[in-house]
Amino acid sequence: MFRRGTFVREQCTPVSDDQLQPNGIDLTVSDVFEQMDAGHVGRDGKEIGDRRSRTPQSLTENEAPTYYLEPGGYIVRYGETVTIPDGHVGFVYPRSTLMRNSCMLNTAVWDAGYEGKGEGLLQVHHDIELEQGARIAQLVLARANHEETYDGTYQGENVDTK
Ligand SMILES: O=c1ccn([C@H]2C[C@H](O)[C@@H](COP(=O)(O)OP(=O)(O)OP(=O)(O)O)O2)c(=O)[nH]1
Repeated sequence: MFRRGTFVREQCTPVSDDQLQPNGIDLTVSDVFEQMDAGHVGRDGKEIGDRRSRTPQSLTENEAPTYYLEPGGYIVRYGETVTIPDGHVGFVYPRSTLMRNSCMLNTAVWDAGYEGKGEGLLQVHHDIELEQGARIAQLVLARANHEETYDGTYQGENVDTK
């Protein structure tokens, strides 16, 4: 069973009232990266290929820093530190407005015990403008049985940033 938004809120920081949804919490875009080099997924090890940070732009004096993205695949980093509590599993879905604008977020499983500012794959099928800090995704939590908790290489990632 999926938990209510107010429960999910307790597992995320920082969050404001406008991020609270009935069934989850909206996550914001903090950083956008373009992958430059090949990564490696081996039978034992793994490696993330080199990336280049996209710089948000303000085209007018009053405009908030905005990512102007052309079609392609991007890695986005969310602005909230998320903790997946024991007895739960997390899933992230795109905000529907993103999808209705021909963009999609692909995400993997968020394990019990994970803590960090996670990342997702943003597919851009038509030019889009994303303000840095805008809500682009929604985290939901479901109750789940598990033996152990997450203790992998991404544990604690990006928690000291911003
Ligand atoms: O879309 C996602 C899905 C998961 N995570 C976080 C939470 C999850 O607990 C962690 C590790 O995910 P996973 O176990 O799938 O990664 P892995 O490639 O198997 O790494 P490891 O070997 O550390 O388990 O990354 C994200 O940031 N984005």
